[in-house]
Amino acid sequence: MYRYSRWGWQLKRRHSERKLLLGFPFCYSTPTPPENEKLASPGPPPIRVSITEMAGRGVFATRRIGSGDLIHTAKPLVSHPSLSSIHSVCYFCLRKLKPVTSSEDCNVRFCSQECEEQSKVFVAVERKADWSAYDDYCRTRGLKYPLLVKRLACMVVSGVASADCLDILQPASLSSEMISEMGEGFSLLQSAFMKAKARDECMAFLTEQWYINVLARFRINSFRIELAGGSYEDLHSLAAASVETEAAVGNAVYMLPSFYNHDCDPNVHIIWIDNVNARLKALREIEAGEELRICYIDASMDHDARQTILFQGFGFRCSCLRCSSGD
Ligand SMILES: C[S@@+](CC[C@H](N)C(=O)[O-])C[C@H]1O[C@@H](n2cnc3c(N)ncnc32)[C@H](O)[C@@H]1O
Repeated sequence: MYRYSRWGWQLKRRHSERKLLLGFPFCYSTPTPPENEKLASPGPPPIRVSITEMAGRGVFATRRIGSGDLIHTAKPLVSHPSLSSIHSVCYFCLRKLKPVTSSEDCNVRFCSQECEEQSKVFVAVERKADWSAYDDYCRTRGLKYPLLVKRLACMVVSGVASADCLDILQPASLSSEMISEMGEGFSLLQSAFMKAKARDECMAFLTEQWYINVLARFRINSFRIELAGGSYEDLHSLAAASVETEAAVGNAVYMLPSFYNHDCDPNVHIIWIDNVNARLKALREIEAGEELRICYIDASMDHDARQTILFQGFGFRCSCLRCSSGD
C-alpha cells in the first residue's frame, strides 16, 4: 500500500526506539527554502521522534511551528522510477527530462553529472545483470516495491548501503499468502545476480528472509512520488497523466518521514517540487509538543472508504478526530 503523495493528505524495534529517543542522527537536510517559503528553523528541524499512546512511534514538534513553514526536507534512502517513467525521468533523482527520440530511448538517463556520479557504483552493479525477467514480473503484476528491492540489493552489493539499513522502520504484517507470493520475485532477483556471476561474499545477505523483511518495510513506508513543479507543459501533462494512467514518476522510502503517523485531517503535508527530495510543510499552526501527522491516503474519500483502505493497507483503524466525528 502506498502512501498517497500529494494534495496535503496524503524493528530491531526496541533497540531502534531507544536510539531514536536518544537522538539518532537522521538523514535530514537543513533546507534551502525557495523564495516566499518560510523555514521553520535555521538549524536542525524542530521535531523529535517519541512514542505515542496509540500509534507506536511518532513525530512531535519541539516548538511552535507556523502555518506554511517548511519543517524539514528529506533525501530518500532508496528510490526508483516507475517502469512507465523509466525513460522520461532521471534514473537517480526522478526529475523529469526532455523527451528524446529513437536510439536513446532504451537507455536510462540522468539529469546531471552529479546524479550520474552519485549512482554510478550501484548502477554499475545493476548493469552487469539481465533484469528483463524481473522487470517483466513487476510489469505484468503491476508491482512497484520489488523495483525498490532490486535497487537496494544493487546498493548493498556495491557497498553504498548496508543490508540492514531499513530494519529500524516498522514492517507491515504479512499473511502467509503474501509471503508465498513473494517467493517468485526473490527467485528472479537471486537468479539475475547468479547469472551475472556476482561474488558469493557480496551476496550473503540475499536470502528469502531478507527479501521478505525489506518488502514488508517498503509496503508501509514507501511514498508514491508525484512532482508538483516543473514547467507549464509539465503541469499539463501531469494533469493528463493523472486522468489517463499513472501520475507517479516513481517511489521512494525516507528515514524521518517514515515516522510520521497518519491523520485524515493532517497538520503536515509532504510534497515533491521537481525531484525525489521531499519537503515536509506545516498546514496550520502547530504548538510545541503536538504530534505532527500526514495523511497517507486520499482525504477526499468518505469515512468508510478511508477506514477500509487504512486497515487493509496499513493495518490500523483510524481514530482521528475527523473519523471519530463520523465525517
Ligand atoms: C509509516 S509507519 C508510522 C510510524 C510508526 N508509528 C512507527 O512506529 O514506526 C505507519 C504505521 O504506523 C501506525 N500508525 C500510523 N498512523 C496511525 C494512526 N493514526 N493510528 C494508529 N496507528 C497508526 C500503523 O501501524 C501504520 O502501519
